[in-house]
Amino acid sequence: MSSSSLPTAPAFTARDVAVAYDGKPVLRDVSFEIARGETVAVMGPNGSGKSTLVRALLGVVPLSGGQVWIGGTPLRRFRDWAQIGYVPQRLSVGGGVPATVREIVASGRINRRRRFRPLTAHDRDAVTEALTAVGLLDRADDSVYHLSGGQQQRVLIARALAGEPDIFVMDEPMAGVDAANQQALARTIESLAARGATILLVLHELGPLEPLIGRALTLENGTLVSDGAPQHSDHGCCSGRDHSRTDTGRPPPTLPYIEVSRRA
Ligand SMILES: Nc1ncnc2c1ncn2[C@@H]1O[C@H](COP(=O)(O)OP(=O)(O)OP(=O)(O)O)[C@@H](O)[C@H]1O
Repeated sequence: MSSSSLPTAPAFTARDVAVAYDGKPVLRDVSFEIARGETVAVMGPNGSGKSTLVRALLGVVPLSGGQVWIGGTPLRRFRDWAQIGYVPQRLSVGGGVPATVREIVASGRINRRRRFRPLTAHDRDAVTEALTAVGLLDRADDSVYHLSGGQQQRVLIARALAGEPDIFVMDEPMAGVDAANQQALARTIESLAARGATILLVLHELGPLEPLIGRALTLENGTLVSDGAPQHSDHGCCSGRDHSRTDTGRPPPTLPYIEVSRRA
């Protein structure tokens, strides 16, 4: 366990967290703890502040109020980023610089490696294992720009896996991923949970992750309106609250197959 976190401290503690963009509040008075080893979903309607919350927990956006601790260390003093695997909502490989799938995934090792040293055998094994887990080993040498949106999403997940972190923060990891690969990713996430990882996921619906999610933090208009078991509809499907993108009153069993091109 790293020197900058306490083994028994919660993975995340948020107390009265507030965030404002350009002076406009988007999160208010959000407080919760996530214990080590928990798997927790952040749910809520579009624009309710889900991504902002996970970004605030990682210091990607500044707090306008309140405090965050990671593993018991105040966020401003937290340095052990190798502990954390962050899967953002979309890939940004600055400026259209050509990068292969393998290079992007290997960048997930950056906090584990000694500076300016070549990849070790263990680094290479971790990258191969991560690519295998997301089913992209055969695309390892392709440019990420030649992948579909859903495949790029899987590259981001592989990058986080390659870093072998204890804590995963995934912002809509299933978005744009086809149903078969959602099932495969759900199995990967399940095995991470089984080996004791802490997993915080922004989700629009539980879909194939339903059996894994015992707790959902539900946001509405930037405030935490519920923290507990995800709500089950009469149809047996699960969601946080009324955040479905469908107009049928209940979410579909899996996300639709949307291959949104993110090519440069
Ligand atoms: N960088 C930004 N600058 C200004 N406003 C922002 C920025 N990012 C998000 N917002 C606004 O903050 C609010 C919360 O956005 P956020 O992306 O956190 O919501 P969300 O619940 O994750 O939404 P979605 O489900 O659509 O991804 C929205 O009103 C959004 O327009």
